[in-house]
Amino acid sequence: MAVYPNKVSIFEVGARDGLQNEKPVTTKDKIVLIEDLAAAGLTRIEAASFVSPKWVPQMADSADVLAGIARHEGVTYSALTPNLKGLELALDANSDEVAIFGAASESFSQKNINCSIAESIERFAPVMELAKAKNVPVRGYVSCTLGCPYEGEIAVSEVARVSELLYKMGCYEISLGDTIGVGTPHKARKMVEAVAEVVPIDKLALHFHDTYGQALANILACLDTGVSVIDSSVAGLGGCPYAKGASGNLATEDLVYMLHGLGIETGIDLNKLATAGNKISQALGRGSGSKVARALSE
Ligand SMILES: CC(C)(COP(=O)([O-])OP(=O)([O-])OC[C@H]1O[C@@H](n2cnc3c(N)ncnc32)[C@H](O)[C@@H]1OP(=O)([O-])[O-])[C@@H](O)C(=O)NCCC(=O)NCCSC(=O)C[C@@](C)(O)CC(=O)[O-]
Repeated sequence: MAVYPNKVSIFEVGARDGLQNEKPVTTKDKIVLIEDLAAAGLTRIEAASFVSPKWVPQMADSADVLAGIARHEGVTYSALTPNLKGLELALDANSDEVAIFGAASESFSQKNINCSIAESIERFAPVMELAKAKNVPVRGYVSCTLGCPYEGEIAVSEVARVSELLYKMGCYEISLGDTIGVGTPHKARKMVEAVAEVVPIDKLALHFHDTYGQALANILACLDTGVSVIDSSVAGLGGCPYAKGASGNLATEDLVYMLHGLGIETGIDLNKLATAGNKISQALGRGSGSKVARALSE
């Protein structure tokens, strides 16, 4: 019988990973969403992204979003920072923590951040240095851990190599992204086990998109490896602008429903969460991408 953790920490990415790939919503809509998420019990909220506004216009108001939210005690508000410029903007905006993002695929790295994997590591070095000097924790993302939109299969050894590099640079946690949601349970588990040989399992997070409807199954397949941090996106918002066809992350509501059903604590109020997801979906002019939220609304 599988042994699952008693508690899972959910890292909510809807306001960033989600909204970066939806039609634009107002800054006010984003602020309301982030405050609703905190009120629902989320304590780790990715709220902003300091990337080029030419590349991702949906995130251009990130500083205003961070300035506009009423910060809840005990909640960490984080931001993506691909380079030193991004980190400086994130520090000015009082991000509690930041994230660098690399890839296990050369082609995806080029398309997403306009440089090779090796160049990205060079670019991240001064980010790590300044963040350390300012005492700001840095999370590391690795994209394409279960497949790449340009290269197809990605070797797990490459996923492990890039994860280890980011971890050794000082990232406190490595989030393993199935960017285009192509993974299946055994493959996902093998990938996590391979990375866990070089990065401690309690420093890993799962970040699975739900394009092929496999995200919950993949998470369940990995949950007894010792991993206990999972990224998800309220209402299943989003996708990835540099991965055609990628749908959003797994919906947080669906994840919470499964975890609670397994007797795993999350600290999240599912009804409040679903309400938050329904509200932002309305602002987007569509229904929630969460099956659980839809079922609860009936
Ligand atoms: C990384 C760069 C900036 C390189 O882009 P570049 O063109 O190579 O950079 P550059 O240094 O030559 O600068 C070009 C212009 O961008 C500006 N610039 C430069 N840096 C910044 C910054 N930080 N903030 C604001 N502006 C910036 C810079 O000032 C300049 O402005 P210009 O002189 O042309 O007016 C670009 O490729 C970029 O912004 N990419 C963003 C890609 C992105 O956001 N992708 C989505 C997030 S990753 C993701 O979703 C996956 C993840 C994390 O969720 C995990 C998963 O699911 O796999």
